[in-house]
Amino acid sequence: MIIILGSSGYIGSEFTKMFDRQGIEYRGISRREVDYSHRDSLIRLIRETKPEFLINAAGYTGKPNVDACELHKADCLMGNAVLPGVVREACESESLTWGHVSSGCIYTGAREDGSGFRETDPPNFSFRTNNCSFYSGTKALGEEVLAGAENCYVWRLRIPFNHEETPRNYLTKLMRYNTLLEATNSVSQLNEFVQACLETWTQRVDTGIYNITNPGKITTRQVVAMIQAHLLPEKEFKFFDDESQFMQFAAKTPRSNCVMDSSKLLATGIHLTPIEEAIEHALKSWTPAPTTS
Ligand SMILES: NC(=O)C1=CN([C@@H]2O[C@H](COP(=O)(O)OP(=O)(O)OC[C@H]3O[C@@H](n4cnc5c(N)ncnc54)[C@H](OP(=O)(O)O)[C@@H]3O)[C@@H](O)[C@H]2O)C=CC1
Ligand SMILES: Cc1cn([C@H]2C[C@H](O)[C@@H](COP(=O)(O)OP(=O)(O)O[C@H]3O[C@@H](C)C(=O)[C@@H](O)[C@H]3O)O2)c(=O)[nH]c1=O
Repeated sequence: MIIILGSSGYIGSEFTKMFDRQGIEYRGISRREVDYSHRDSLIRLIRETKPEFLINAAGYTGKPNVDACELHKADCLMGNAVLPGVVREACESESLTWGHVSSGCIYTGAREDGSGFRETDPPNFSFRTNNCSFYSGTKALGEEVLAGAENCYVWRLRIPFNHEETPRNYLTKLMRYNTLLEATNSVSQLNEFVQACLETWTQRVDTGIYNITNPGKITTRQVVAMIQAHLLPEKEFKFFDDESQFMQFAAKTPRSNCVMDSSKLLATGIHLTPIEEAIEHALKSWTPAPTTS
């Protein structure tokens, strides 16, 4: 039995859909039911439920995007930096193995040779490097809080997408934003991400940090060309001249655009589809949002 915190959210609900499909027993927990941000409540829940594994898919992301974190700093700090420490204390006290959904947003750019950041690279988009969004700063703090944690997987997700037209899906965002920022990124196919997270535990791979991004990197223009080829041949996409124009007209805080290296995960034998293939597959099986009349 698996406990999942934050099961009401975008990422948490993708975990529960996978558990439903695969007949895996779980208990999805919302703060409305059990205030898991308090250590003693969480310990009580663990003792009552006796799970074999716990997933922390809770956190504060800001809606519609990370700009909102600049206005809700207390919630953001609580959800992303304090909560992981509370979950760590509870799981360590009960000797429970668990996984935490972190983010690749703690990096910007790529390594000097152009390759992706590895799990051993220190974050370079954080409060310590003093160049980050409030969201990214809190996610990097969350990882600091988990340094040396026992029996803990830290799964780094990055700009999720899949075939479903939902507002949080990266592909939907690119189709809906008026003007786009050209950038190079590694991204995570969401269904593959949750499957890979589960497998780190079911296959008993070593605990620790894993970059769970589809192998490779892609530019916004490459994704747009694929959207035009598969879905919107008539649509003309507009681009900002540069990042300063993006900051002037569309954003309140800088974005992390970065390249990640997922070879540590791939070396365990857990599969992730190469990035272009994963995006192409999502576009070929694109499922539009239901229309409201
Ligand atoms: N979406 C994305 O693009 C990415 C997300 N992530 C990480 O994945 C995790 C989940 O994100 P996502 O599912 O998108 O977020 P959502 O906002 O969709 O869901 C998060 C859930 O966390 C719970 N929660 C617990 N504490 C807080 C708090 N202080 N503020 C707000 N919500 C809280 C809420 O559930 P309830 O109140 O029901 O308990 C909420 O539904 C986060 O840690 C995020 O940083 C990482 C990379 C990319
Ligand atoms: C606002 C905006 C963004 N973009 C680009 C910037 C970026 O490359 C991409 C997504 O930007 P958004 O602002 O929508 O998303 P953002 O909130 O930055 O997304 C991030 O959310 C958090 C939770 C994470 O952890 C990240 O991995 C990532 O998914 O779209 C545009 O091209 N035009 C726009 O008008």
